[in-house]
Amino acid sequence: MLSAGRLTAARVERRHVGALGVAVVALAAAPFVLTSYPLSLLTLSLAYGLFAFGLDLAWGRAGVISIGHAAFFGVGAYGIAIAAKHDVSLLLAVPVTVVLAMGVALAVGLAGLRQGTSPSTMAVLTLALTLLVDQAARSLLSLTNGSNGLYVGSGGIVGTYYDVAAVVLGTVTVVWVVALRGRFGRRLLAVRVNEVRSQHLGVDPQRVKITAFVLSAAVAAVAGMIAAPVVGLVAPGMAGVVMSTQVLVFLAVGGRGSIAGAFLGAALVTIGQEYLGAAIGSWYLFVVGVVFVLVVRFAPGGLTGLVTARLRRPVEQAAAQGAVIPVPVAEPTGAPHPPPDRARDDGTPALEVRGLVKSFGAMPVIRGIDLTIARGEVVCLIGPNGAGKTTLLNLVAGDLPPTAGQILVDGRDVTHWSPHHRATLGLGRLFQTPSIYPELTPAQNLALAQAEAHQSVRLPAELSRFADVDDVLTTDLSLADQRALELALTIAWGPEIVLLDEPAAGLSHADSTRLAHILRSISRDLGCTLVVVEHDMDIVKQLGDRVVVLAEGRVLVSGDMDSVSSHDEVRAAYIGAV
Ligand SMILES: Nc1ncnc2c1ncn2[C@@H]1O[C@H](COP(=O)(O)OP(=O)(O)OP(=O)(O)O)[C@@H](O)[C@H]1O
Repeated sequence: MLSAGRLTAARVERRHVGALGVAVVALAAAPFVLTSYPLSLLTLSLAYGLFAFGLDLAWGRAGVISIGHAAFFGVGAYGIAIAAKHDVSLLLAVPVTVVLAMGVALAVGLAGLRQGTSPSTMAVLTLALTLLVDQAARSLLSLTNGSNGLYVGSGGIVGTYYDVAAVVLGTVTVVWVVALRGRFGRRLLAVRVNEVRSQHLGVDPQRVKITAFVLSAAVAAVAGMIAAPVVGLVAPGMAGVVMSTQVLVFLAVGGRGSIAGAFLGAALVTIGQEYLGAAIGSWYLFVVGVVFVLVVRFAPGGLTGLVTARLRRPVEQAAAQGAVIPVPVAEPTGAPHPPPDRARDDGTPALEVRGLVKSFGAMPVIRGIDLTIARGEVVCLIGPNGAGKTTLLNLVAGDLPPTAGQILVDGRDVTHWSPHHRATLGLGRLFQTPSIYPELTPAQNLALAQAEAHQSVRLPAELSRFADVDDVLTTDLSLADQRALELALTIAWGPEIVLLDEPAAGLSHADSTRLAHILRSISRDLGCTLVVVEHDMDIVKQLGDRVVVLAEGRVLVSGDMDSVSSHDEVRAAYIGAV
């Protein structure tokens, strides 16, 4: 029997297909019911809708801000106009123009979406780009005819309408089916909902965002190409900052992250401009500006967001994402993770840090740590508050760059590797505050991790239970269940080494004991190496093969619980302090 969540997903899927069918029928019928003027407005709305859909791939789906997207739209429009002027075949002009737009987007994306760059970098770069393309269109007179622009003939409104509708439907369908419903769409969703969790599951957020930006530029260029004959005159304004702002308004009003939203926003603003603009003149832009501010402030999901919030429960909205998330399975199939194989152990430590130093400004926090952790070992890191335990985990996981020293995972020097690159060696991580995918169900969380799996794992029953929980969102779970889910998706991903930061924090005694039991079974049955930062001494006693005490950024002592707790310096530095 299908679970409630999967039934909801199937229903949402049916609705999507139904909506697509209605759109196709409505588009095909339009020339028979509309006179030529509304039909030309609809044609223009479709072209602008595709432009907004292109922007949505970057802004709505990947969270990449582009405030100069008309640069790509303009490149597309000029590509067609210049080709028409010089009688260049469309078969040549179209791919060359799209590749040019994608090349420019790649250069901008590589510069603006590098790890560590702030989101505003992309805003500044794309703004500069739209100004640059606008200026180039004004200055390159022999190519673009400057401010006067280039005329592009259209073959009559009905013919143009059908051409436009066909290209729009074709482009949207190809992008939807090939990109958004596949692995790329799943990664887009994962990175948008929780970038940090995704990179610790081995997903490269920069690559995903840059790909989305390049794809969005290609779609914007295609939109520019089909807009050129509809508008008739290709002028610098088509690539300029006003056009770039307008498409942001289309999308914000219609609703990001939704195909319908992009087209609805474009249609409302375009048609509104024709009818309302005639009545109130330039005040129309003022009205649009006010609507934009109101939407951003009061309805960040735009009109489609308002409607779906009314029509769908949150879990149904999560199910709507189901198209790009593989169907979760209650009992993951495939070979179980191999148990600890000491014979395989060639003596290479699972983890090694050498002379590790980390300072924040002038303040040293990690002051030269040397630590070796064997394969399959369970090491508990303890120490007083501020000793540097979390910082050490952050350094090992790649979430912080060290000031000096070396980090080796399975014998490989990963000191300068990004978190997602380290994850490819099987390095998994849990956080003090559970890092899961909040807008999705537990089953979808688990499925996302399984889809990116480092290796196939048979989960313990206490963790595999989440594969069936698809009728609530993770935000509705108790803290204990959120922690268990974070552990479940990390283990389902198939790590070799797991870094856990205070996994028992905030849990009741019973939940902590259950957690310790699960962690022990993960170590015993799956052979994972565990590095656990923990304050709860009961957990430490139950769990640790070895206890490492940190104080003031140094290893004070390392050994079994008894020897460590009888150590004078430890008593002074830690046990006396709690
Ligand atoms: N990003 C940062 N910038 C500046 N200082 C930081 C940063 N992160 C940590 N610190 C400082 O580094 C020191 C060690 O912090 P850390 O969180 O590693 O300690 P901890 O041993 O995990 O403590 P706790 O048990 O309270 O979690 C603290 O003094 C903290 O204020």
